[in-house]
Amino acid sequence: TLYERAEQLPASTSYDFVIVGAGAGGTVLANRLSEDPGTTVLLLEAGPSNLGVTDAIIPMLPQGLAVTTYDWNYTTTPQPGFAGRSINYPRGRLLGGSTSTKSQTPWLTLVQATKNGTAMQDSRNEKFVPSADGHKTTGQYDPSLHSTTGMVSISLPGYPHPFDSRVIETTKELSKDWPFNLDMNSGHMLGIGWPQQSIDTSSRSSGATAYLAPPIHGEEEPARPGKPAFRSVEYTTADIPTGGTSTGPRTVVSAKKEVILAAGAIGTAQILLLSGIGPQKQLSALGIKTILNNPSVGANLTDHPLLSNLFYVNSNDTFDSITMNGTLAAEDIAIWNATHQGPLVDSPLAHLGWARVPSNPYGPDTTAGPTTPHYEILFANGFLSTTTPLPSSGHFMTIVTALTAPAARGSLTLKTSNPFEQPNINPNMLGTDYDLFLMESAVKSVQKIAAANAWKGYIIKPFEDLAAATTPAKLKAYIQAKAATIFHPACTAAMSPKGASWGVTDPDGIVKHISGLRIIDASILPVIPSAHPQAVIYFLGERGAALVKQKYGIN
Ligand SMILES: Cc1cc2nc3c(=O)[nH]c(=O)nc-3n(C[C@H](O)[C@H](O)[C@H](O)COP(=O)(O)OP(=O)(O)OC[C@H]3O[C@@H](n4cnc5c(N)ncnc54)[C@H](O)[C@@H]3O)c2cc1C
Repeated sequence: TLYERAEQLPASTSYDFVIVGAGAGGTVLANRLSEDPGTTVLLLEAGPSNLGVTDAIIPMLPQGLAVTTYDWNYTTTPQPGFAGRSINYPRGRLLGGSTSTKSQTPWLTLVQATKNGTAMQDSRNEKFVPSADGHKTTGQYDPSLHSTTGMVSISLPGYPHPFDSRVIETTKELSKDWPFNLDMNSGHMLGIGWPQQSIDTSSRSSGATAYLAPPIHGEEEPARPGKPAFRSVEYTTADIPTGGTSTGPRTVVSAKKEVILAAGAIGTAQILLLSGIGPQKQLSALGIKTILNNPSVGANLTDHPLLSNLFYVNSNDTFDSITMNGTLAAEDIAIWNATHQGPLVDSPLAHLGWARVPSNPYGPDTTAGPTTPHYEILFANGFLSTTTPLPSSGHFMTIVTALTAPAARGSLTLKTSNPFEQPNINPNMLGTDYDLFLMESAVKSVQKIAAANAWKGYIIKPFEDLAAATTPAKLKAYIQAKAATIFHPACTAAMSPKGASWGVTDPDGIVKHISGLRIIDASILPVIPSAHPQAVIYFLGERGAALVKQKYGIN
């Protein structure tokens, strides 16, 4: 049942589980734990419902949800690796969390974690469905690696385009560096292949559409002696501007079994710190009483830096026509509404590829092994950037480069004890020479791709900033001036082995030295995945739900 105002909630203020945050982790948990009709679950989400939010439904729209009421509108601290720039740091603030949001960046590629070359597709999570145009997908993925019975719909692009054949041609011409990869979810990620996207044939598939679509429908765990117990959550429904304070009514709800935090890498760390779980020095300085002194909370923030490499092209068949022309965009929306076909059925992302640097002069390798990448590239048939303003006319292509195994670690700390104030978010982007070296290598590889015969007669010239990157110093300046984020913050409440003196949770997500509190979201990843993290968090949700059910004997 969906309640949009606190007054609508039934009188009971006690539930078996109170889950905070309805993103990738929280939606899975809420769904799985409420499968048992005898278990009561309250899922608290700060943002509004996803229902009817067009930008959360249509895969490609000119306007994204970034910097809207559906976004937390965070900003980072000045980033030394970005020449001192602060950047926008979008995070979804609606049912589905960041799985429901979209900006003008590649969207929701489901690249799944693999181990020892064995694909780890989860039949509870993945549901492969036909593409929007129903085309034959032989040779575009390996169906034997995929499930068709799970919750999140995944499909291949459904609006083929001549641009695609140039990408495939590139894999033949540059087969040593960029071989064709039939299925990057096979355990061997390297190479270029077709994107598998969380799109339900022609509409987005999010945590909300997949796990909350059906209506959401014991014994109390005793507090362990000597451990502080966290059993209640306080919330307000007042609409509070960032940095404001709430004078509105506050409600306290309690969990008979567990409070489960799933507020994401930013939200969860902030809630822990505000609740007195974190570095004592930081908390005392802000007048917050320390319940558990744990310096690992907020440490280790990790993200994937991204750079949009732009080119002028000799074509008028790019998605720039939609992004620059409101009339055409309206026509395409009408086509999508009427037929669920047309250019809006896909994300802006045409293909993606993964690669390693052959060697690096900066010490230990940061990847999981020889089949995992240092960086990725994403092909887009149009102008795609969060740091360079969209020109008013012209046609473009973008080859995005993003680091998948950065060495830099950042931090999240509180500015004040006001829960409605943004925290200090420092992902420390490109904060090491090694990371800068990886990005430089990625851009050089893009320059090689752009010079290949496959793009002859199509690419006219690189866009101004990239064109100016002609010396090592200018390349560095270009990267530092234009890089941003691919929106994958993680690791702010990292798990560690049971009994370890560092880390925030045990491997089952239970917060160390605290009773009744568990975390299931991107914050508990010990290391950022060398992939897009959405699928990993869904799996974490499935695994977390199974562990909770096992512990309490829930069906
Ligand atoms: C613009 C954008 C594009 C992305 N593209 C991709 C992609 O292409 N592929 C991919 O794999 N991943 C992508 N990601 C990343 C992916 O969405 C996240 O890694 C994933 O959703 C993280 O799951 P989570 O459960 O940790 O957090 P989230 O999904 O962010 O969910 C956290 C939820 O908690 C809520 N919340 C936070 N604080 C509070 C509070 N105090 N009280 C109540 N509720 C709270 C938030 O509103 C949100 O709904 C993208 C992210 C963004 C923002």
